[in-house]
Amino acid sequence: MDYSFYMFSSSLFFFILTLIIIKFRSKIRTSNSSSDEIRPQQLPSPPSLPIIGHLHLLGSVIPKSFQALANLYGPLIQLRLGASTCILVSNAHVAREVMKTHELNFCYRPNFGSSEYFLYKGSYFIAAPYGPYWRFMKKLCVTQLLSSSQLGRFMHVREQEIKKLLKSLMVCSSEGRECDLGFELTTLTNNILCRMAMSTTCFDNNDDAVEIHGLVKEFLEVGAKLSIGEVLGPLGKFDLFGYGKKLAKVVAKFDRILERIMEEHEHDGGDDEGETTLDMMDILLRVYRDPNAQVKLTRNDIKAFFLDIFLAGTDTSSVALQWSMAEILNHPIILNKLRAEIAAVVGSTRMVNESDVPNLPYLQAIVKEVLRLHPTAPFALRQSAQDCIINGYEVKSQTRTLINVYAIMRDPQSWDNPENFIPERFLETTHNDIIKMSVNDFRYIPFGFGRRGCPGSSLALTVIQTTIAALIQCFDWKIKGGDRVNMEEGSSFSAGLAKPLLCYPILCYNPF
Ligand code: HEM
Repeated sequence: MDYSFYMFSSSLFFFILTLIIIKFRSKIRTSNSSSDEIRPQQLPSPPSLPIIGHLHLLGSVIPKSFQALANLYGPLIQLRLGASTCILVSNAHVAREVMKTHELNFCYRPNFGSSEYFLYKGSYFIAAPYGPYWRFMKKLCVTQLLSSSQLGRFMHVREQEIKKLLKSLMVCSSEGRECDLGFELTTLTNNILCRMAMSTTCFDNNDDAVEIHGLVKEFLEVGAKLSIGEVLGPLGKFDLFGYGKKLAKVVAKFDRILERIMEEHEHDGGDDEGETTLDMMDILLRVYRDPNAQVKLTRNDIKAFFLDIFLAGTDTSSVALQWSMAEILNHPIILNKLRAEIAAVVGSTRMVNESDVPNLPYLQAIVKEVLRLHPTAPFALRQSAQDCIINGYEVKSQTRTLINVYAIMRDPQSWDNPENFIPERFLETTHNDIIKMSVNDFRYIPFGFGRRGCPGSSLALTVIQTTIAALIQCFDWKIKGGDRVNMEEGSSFSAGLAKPLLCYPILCYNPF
């Protein structure tokens, strides 16, 4: 047999083999789609290494690394990160199955080993299992603590804080000095949340808000390092690097501040001053004292709730504001269009405010598009309670489930030009009205979905939209060190910019 005949026959063999495999696979696929419930398959998973599992496949920007894995292995895969196993959901179809079809089964959050160092063990709301305590707290959030009437009562606080931000930027402007927008915007979101939560702020001489933010930042940093213990499995329990003790110290400091603020509230009897002045602490203390409350809240429950909302609400909102400014500054046409919209609706004699936002559809579209491209909570973390079938695969009870919101909102199957910043995609072509996306549209889920969805979304959107409008109405902007903001993504928990956002604000409208 000569060589060319050998090549031909082996090629023919592989050609026939490939045809058989394709045929066989498509048969499996057809049979799966018709009998998902009967013959569940094992979840697909990339090839892994001993001990470290899939850790070597991850880069510094985790949502992006997971998106790349999903592109290769599918929208539902299993990953092993050292000793920790999870499943990864990466498209709208599978997200719907997890968050809607099997909503109650996935209404739980994973419990991380590091929680044993938490002073408020058993009190955390975000990590609480789906049960009476979580249901009670969620109802309180929706009907009182973060309700639209409570947000309305604190509108003056948000206005004052935005004005304070503008004044600080005006000082930079008059001195021709650069400002670190990240720092300024985090101060803003932290002050707003502190004042709405417990009427405390770094306004004047009160340093509580500054200290609280420092502790929350430290908590996130040390907590992230401690979560490496998850990857170490049983070894994690030994707290080899001392992060557990550090975390305990941070929470103890937070506890002392909160206990003092709580006592001040009890002493002042804020409760008696009427509904209009009640902050979140007053409302929670009222429930704490209520002998008929459905769930008896403890002092730790209250303090843990505040730690939760500072962790969930400060950096997420600030980072979304930074991405908004970065995208707007890199797109001068969009900036000019936004400024023209504000001028047309607000005029040139007063400052834009919250009540203008419903009349500013382009502003709303910009913020929507920012949260699509740069979701500041890139994963929704859930856990299953029982075995179930998702997308034809068997998912066991207690499975940690990461819904990659970042990948879902950049999925080319769902979005045209998904990597480009195009606010117009959220505007109706005829009247330029904002397109209201259905809550059941799983292509767009920056705030998660359903019972476990984000209760702070209205507050976050209000703050982001009004602040962006004020920053664009009052200032021209020059980027430090070039014409474009560096859009590299960082590795932080809230998926912020890799480099600080340094700009020169140039005053173009003085609202004072
Ligand atoms: C741009 C800002 C924000 C983004 C992108 C964001 C996003 C998210 C996401 C994706 C979740 C998980 C949802 C799920 O599992 O389905 C979540 C949960 C949560 N968020 Fe937000 N959030 C933001 C701001 C806030 C603010 C301002 C607060 C409070 C003042 C807040 C409080 C919470 C709480 C308490 C939870 C846990 C809810 C539960 O487990 O039932 N968030 N958020």
